[in-house]
Amino acid sequence: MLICVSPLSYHLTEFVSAGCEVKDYGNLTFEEFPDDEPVGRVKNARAVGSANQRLSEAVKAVKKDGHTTAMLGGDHSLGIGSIHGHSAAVGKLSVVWVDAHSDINTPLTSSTGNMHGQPVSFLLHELQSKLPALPNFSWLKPCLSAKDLVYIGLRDVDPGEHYFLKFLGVKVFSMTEVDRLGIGKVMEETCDYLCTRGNKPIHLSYDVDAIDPTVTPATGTPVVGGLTYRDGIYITEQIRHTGLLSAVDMVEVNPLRAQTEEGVRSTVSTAVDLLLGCFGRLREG
Ligand SMILES: N[C@](CCCC[B-](O)(O)O)(CCN1CCCCC1)C(=O)O
Ligand SMILES: [Mn+2]
Ligand SMILES: [Mn+2]
Ligand SMILES: [Mn+2]
Repeated sequence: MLICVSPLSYHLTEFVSAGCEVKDYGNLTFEEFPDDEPVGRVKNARAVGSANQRLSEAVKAVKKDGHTTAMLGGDHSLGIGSIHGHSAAVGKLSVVWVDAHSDINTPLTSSTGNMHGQPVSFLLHELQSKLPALPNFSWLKPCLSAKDLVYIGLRDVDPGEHYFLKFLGVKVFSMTEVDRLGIGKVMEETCDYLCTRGNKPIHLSYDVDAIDPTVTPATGTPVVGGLTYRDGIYITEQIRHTGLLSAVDMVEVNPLRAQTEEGVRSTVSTAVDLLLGCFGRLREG
């Protein structure tokens, strides 16, 4: 199911030829907020809150149809509505957040005010007391426990985020752990951990900037020292293999941020390949 307009949605045929039963629920239209003045330091709060409420309703409806949902973005702030709607349909879930960044700033710890660096804080039960009221966010209720969250690929974490990750005991495989253990062991430990947490439905929220920017340069906040293409694909194959994958976000693809056409091509094709790995394409054939 495709919700958010993205260059990726022009690659639907690749999913069909890979044997996926694809149902395109079309593009959501979002209300415009021309005077969306910052609230404190938070930028575009009204637009992000309103869009994510629409997204949450759409994801809940599609999950009720029994589909695995795929959100193609677009900004990682869509994780708010995507995960909220998923949880509204299936109840408790686990989240595997693959990203160079932990996106767990609150409006009070964010130094940029950009909401793509904050989605996780809005979803966690444990951080509710840290969130100020924002316009168009009154619909949002926390739906994720910190112990049901696993990060892979972190390498650019802000001080406030680092405090939350440590204080809440969130499971983190940063690029240091990827280098030390290798992606095979990281995924083994990730799946074992999710098993100890009761094998809940998995929401995979995949930020293409987790992959090294030599492979996915067309993205908003590239950070050197990322996952190889192969590591990135292996993650999707192993999550698929659990049989628990219930929703996937593929986000932060932004053709406007690449310097060359080849950079756009490489980023989009990598994102498509990651999604195909989520939906069963195997490199062995
Ligand atoms: N943590 C950042 C980046 C968020 C990236 C969002 B994602 O993962 O969806 O792409 C960066 C803050 N950073 C602080 C130091 C100066 C540079 C920016 C933020 O803006 O909060
Ligand atoms: Mn973004
Ligand atoms: Mn992100
Ligand atoms: Mn990121």
